[in-house]
Amino acid sequence: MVTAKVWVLKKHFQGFPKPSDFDLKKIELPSLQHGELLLESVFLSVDPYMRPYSQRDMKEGDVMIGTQVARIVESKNPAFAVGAFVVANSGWRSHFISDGKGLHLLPSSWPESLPKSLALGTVGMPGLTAYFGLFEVCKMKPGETVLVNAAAGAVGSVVGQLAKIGGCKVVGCAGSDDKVAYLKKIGFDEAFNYKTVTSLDEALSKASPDGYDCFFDNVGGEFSSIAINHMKKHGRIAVCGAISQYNDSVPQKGPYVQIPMIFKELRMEGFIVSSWNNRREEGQKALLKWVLEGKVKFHEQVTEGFENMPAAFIGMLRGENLGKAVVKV
Ligand SMILES: NC(=O)C1=CN([C@@H]2O[C@H](COP(=O)(O)OP(=O)(O)OC[C@H]3O[C@@H](n4cnc5c(N)ncnc54)[C@H](OP(=O)(O)O)[C@@H]3O)[C@@H](O)[C@H]2O)C=CC1
Ligand SMILES: CCCCC/C=C\CC(=O)/C=C/C=C/C=C/[C@@H](O)CCCC(=O)O
Repeated sequence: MVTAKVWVLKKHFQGFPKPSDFDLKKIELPSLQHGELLLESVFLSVDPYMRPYSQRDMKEGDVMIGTQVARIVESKNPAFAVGAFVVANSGWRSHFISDGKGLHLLPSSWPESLPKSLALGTVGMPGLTAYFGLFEVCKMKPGETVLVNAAAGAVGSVVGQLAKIGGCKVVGCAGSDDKVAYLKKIGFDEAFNYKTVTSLDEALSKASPDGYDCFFDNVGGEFSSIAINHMKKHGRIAVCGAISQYNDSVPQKGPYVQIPMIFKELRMEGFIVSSWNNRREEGQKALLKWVLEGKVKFHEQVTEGFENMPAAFIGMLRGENLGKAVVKV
């Protein structure tokens, strides 16, 4: 008999999530039926979407949503061998039983030297978000100027590096001087701390006096309202996330986008990475290749211990992560 630890949503978040909104429980797992496998989480992901999606999709008492890299410890399913690693979407659980549906085996070409946690970050969902958002939504072209916010995070750090690979000038902003230094180190042409600049308008003009062709928006809110005025004619905005708004109890008011969109003939498109699930393999293969060639660098903010899942999640929402926030069990 295996006892799984799980984190449940005790109380729907009101404003910023608090440790007391979560409860750690124990569940006895039954023995395996034919076709099933037992897995143990090795790394778990904490992601911004958990905040708005919990509100929309979960009820109090549900196990927190989320993905993990997990090791198969027992298998009664011939398609999955004991010892193999998969990416699963099984929520905040230390152990779980699966029938194999929806599990993604780590690519067979995954090198021993590479942390398996990258399958939750640069070579996983966030990296794929950068890949499809930049190439398919922004339709970035060589020679263009790309702006990205939350640039030192899981998605943003990949966006900037892919834009450099694609022959663009890249401007990023982030919420600390250490993050800004990191952006310069990984090849961003310009970077600034949006929390300390005296004027966002001036910082955006200074970083690219001619404006921006592409804006990969992870943040929304005030930053985006200002950035839209810095777009070039026929610019493209990929609306990827709106983390500045996820914890709002009262929706923010405009400014509204219509006037700059008309004057500059902009295209603005929201997207969800799972729309490209049918091209997941292509994206992962490209990202893995660039990582192995050293063209895409990565950093991970690793929190130790399953018991620290809520702290890691809250820390990520507060901006305490450089690169991808993960929990190592
Ligand atoms: N559309 C899609 O399919 C997907 C969308 N996303 C979205 O992409 C965005 C980035 O996700 P991800 O890379 O995983 O997360 P990150 O690794 O970037 O972590 C979140 C970061 O957001 C920044 N942040 C937090 N609050 C604010 C705020 N009020 N204003 C500005 N920045 C803030 C912090 O960085 P800082 O120190 O710079 O403030 C923090 O580190 C999110 O909005 C997420 O929802 C992610 C995956 C898929
Ligand atoms: C309800 C309001 C929504 C507002 C926008 C919120 C968030 C955008 C965002 O961050 C979306 C992220 C989507 C992630 C999807 C992940 C799953 O498909 C799990 C993927 C598992 C994997 O294959 O790695």
